[in-house]
Amino acid sequence: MKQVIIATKNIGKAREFQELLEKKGIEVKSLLDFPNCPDVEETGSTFAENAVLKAEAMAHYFHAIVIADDSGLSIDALDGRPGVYSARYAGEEKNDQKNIAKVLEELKGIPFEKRTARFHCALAVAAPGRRTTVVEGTCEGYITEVPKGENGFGYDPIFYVPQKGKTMAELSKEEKNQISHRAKALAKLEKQWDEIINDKE
Ligand SMILES: O=c1nc[nH]c2c1ncn2[C@H]1C[C@H](O)[C@@H](COP(=O)(O)OP(=O)(O)OP(=O)(O)O)O1
Ligand SMILES: [Mg+2]
Repeated sequence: MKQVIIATKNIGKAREFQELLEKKGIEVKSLLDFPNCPDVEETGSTFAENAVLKAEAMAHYFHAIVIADDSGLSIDALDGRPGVYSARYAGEEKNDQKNIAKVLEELKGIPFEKRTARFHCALAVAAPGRRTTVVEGTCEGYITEVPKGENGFGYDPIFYVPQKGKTMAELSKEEKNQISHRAKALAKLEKQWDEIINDKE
């Protein structure tokens, strides 16, 4: 089976890539399969910059072609926060519940129609001797007043998807993968699949 390394330590993301790519007959490895691999500091000011940092560091480490995902939630009423700080919004421990609580607290009193937000996903593809490429996908929605749903990860329980009439965490993984920022970005990599999977120019 063809294999691809996704440079993430986030189990929720890794599972989504597994689901999205196994349909294509591709086996997904993540950094959770390589417990000794180094951490990469996300010092960029955009999702794209951070995705490139992670992809290039891990391509160098593995001497292989690697895809990295940098993603997050951007809320209009909060001037785009938590943005690139989404994972560590309520502290370095990266706790989803605390991040959600912080967002809900900051949005207290703001009516539904002003709670517009979007998920962003930047995917970078890197390999030694290869020019790094980046693609992006977004998904539009609203921040709810209370968390709802058990599926997904991260901010999914407070992200309402108008076209589905549910929060992202109430969607099945198949439904999320039809509309998500990650699925949209991944679709844009389709043209590069041959190269990515066969690791050739
Ligand atoms: O589909 C999603 N549904 C809900 N929340 C999401 C989603 N996609 C990203 N998010 C949130 C989770 C985390 O708070 C941040 C990603 O931060 P980000 O740095 O890209 O990932 P991470 O640190 O968890 O793992 P890693 O850097 O190893 O890939 O955005
Ligand atoms: Mg991260």
